[in-house]
Amino acid sequence: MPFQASPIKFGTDGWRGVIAADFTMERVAKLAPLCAQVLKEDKPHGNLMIVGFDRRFLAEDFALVASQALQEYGYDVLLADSYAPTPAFSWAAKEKDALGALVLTASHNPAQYLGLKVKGAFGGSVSGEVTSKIEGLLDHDLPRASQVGTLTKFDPWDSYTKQLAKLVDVSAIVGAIASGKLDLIVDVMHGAASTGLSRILGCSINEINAQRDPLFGGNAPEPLARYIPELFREIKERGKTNPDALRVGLVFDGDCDRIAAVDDQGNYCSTQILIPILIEHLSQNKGLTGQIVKTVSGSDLIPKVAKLYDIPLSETPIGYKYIAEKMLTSQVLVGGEESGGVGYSTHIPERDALLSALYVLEAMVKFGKNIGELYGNLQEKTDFVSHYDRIDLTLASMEQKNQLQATLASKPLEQIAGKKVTDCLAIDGYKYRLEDESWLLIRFSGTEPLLRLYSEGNSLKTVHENLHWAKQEFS
Ligand SMILES: O=P(O)(O)OC[C@H]1O[C@H](O)[C@H](O)[C@@H](O)[C@@H]1O
Repeated sequence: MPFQASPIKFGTDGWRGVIAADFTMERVAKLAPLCAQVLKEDKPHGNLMIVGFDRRFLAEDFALVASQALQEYGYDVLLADSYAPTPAFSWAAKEKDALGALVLTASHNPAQYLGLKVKGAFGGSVSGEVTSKIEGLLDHDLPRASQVGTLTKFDPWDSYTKQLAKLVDVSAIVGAIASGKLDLIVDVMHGAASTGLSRILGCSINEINAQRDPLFGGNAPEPLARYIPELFREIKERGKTNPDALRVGLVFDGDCDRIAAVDDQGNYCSTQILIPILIEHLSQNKGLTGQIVKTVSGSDLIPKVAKLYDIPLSETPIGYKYIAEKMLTSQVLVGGEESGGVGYSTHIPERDALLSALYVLEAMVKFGKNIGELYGNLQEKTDFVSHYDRIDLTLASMEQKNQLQATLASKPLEQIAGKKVTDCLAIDGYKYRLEDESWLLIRFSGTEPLLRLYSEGNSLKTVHENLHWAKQEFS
């Protein structure tokens, strides 16, 4: 069969496609003005669009094509003069009072992908309603403007880094680094986080994988344990030379909206571990208020810590846009996802990995403790032991996906790994609670052809039994 590009479809965040096959200059030129047209419905008098990009192959060239297409249709464009984190462009959309921002990035996807994220004037991901409207316009030809818009370059880091610096105690963090009390190493995964922390803190920061590499060293720029061997190695080595310092390794995804960490003992800490610590720090040390918003895959420790500090909590499907919706109508202390995205009402309704990094560092300095110890203390205070893991299964075909979907919908599971199912929540995938108080979530990815299996329990053995069972059952 001759080659056919996949149709343009917006997923969990933006449209993603394989470069040259699906993601082409022609399609980006077509799509950019359609996005602006739909964004303009909410801001009829506006005319300004922000265009940004990450460090992927040809990302800046695609950004120029998008900008020129916007100009043709009469929009004025502020085009970034360098790569920057996606949240910097969300911030720019809000701060510069634009219609919104288009960001050329495929986030954490492998190297062959590029994508287009659409951010609204409020400074966050647009809703599914907006992306459906954009998709609905794909067959329409828009009338060209009588007057071409302007194109101006701007520095996407400047106002963004100044804003983040206002939200934390920069001098306490810098003082701890300068005196050797805090040992920090950052893995930027060849992505858009590079130089971010040093710009905000105004001091030099040890970065690994800092050079641009559009192949991401052969891996996906996703902050998962299996992709960060150098960070584990570095943390171990540094522990030998300065054992008494507080120590942490931070890692960011390709467009710097996701974070994870490695603690002083070399343990991988996903946001399942960081979110409870952030809740404690922001509410107890900084006296900030607001509800907690978690997605269905979030750790049970999150509601336990919320209860400990008498903070209200709500739960959403996976996808930061659902958390952002809550942030638009209520004060949110921490809104976070298992996959690394965490945001705060102190800033914009968007996950922001650099702000999360700053809050983690501030928590360590203010408590004077390492992440592992802070996490252990929270488990003690809530009398709850949590172990967590996730595996992703590659789906062979659309057919396999449809079959699995039909099986899961028609035959609710009664037993998992020999244990009775006590409850099933189906707000996004199927989350089964089991008689031993562990849970297993079975869910199809909205961004990649993957079946994700998530599990939490009171021992790693239980978690792996659940995951192993599901893997056997659904491979
Ligand atoms: O649907 P998945 O592949 O699991 O991806 C889930 C993630 O997709 C995008 O990156 C969204 O912006 C995130 O908010 C979400 O967590």
